[in-house]
Amino acid sequence: MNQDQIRHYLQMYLVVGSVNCKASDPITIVKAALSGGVTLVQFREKGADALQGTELLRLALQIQALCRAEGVPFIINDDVDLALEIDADGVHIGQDDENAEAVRAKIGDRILGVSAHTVSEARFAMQQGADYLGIGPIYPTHSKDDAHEVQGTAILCELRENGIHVPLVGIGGITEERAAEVIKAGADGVAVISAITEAKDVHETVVRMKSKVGNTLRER
Ligand SMILES: C=C1C=NC(C(F)(F)F)=NC1=N
Ligand SMILES: [Mg+2]
Repeated sequence: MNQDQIRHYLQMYLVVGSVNCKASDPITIVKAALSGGVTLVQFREKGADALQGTELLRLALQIQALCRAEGVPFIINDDVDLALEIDADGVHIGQDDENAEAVRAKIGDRILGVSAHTVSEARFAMQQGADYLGIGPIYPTHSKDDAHEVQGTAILCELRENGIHVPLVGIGGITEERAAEVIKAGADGVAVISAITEAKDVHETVVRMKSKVGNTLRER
């Protein structure tokens, strides 16, 4: 997939799993987020009481169907086999998952996202065929219990200053108020978990955050 298409998808990127959906259920949240205009959805079912087996498969298929109906790509976190089993649009893997080259061989030209925390990890992931990099945590996050140390937006500037010009999305504690500075620092979009899944009004939060991202991208 070409880089401009990937950059478009990264603008307003929802990362969701049942564990992050406390106020409401995942389907209600994904429907509202899609109506608000999210441009990419990642199914990330991790943590203490994460779903397993057929329950996990059923939820993945339900969210995939909602995304398909809206023409929004649907990506699976970590679980490459599940992604292939349901023909998801791509996968997102971390540094502790299967290496990107091996995953690229399995998924063909589906979307491949890789987490990176340093310039060298970023360079290596791109050489291995990643379509985009997930960079963070930019701010303190409570959505991920094994998060790396908080990096601030400086990591985004550092990557761009070191010639990493591939599609980048920031993740970690990103709220509506912080979205613009993540884009100003060089990200092509924002990946968001609890600011959306725990929002009082999911639809409005996505609408507002997406317009701030879009306006800031145009000003850059
Ligand atoms: C650990 C992760 C890091 N980054 C991303 C994203 F921003 F969406 F690319 N997703 C993850 N699951
Ligand atoms: Mg992982």
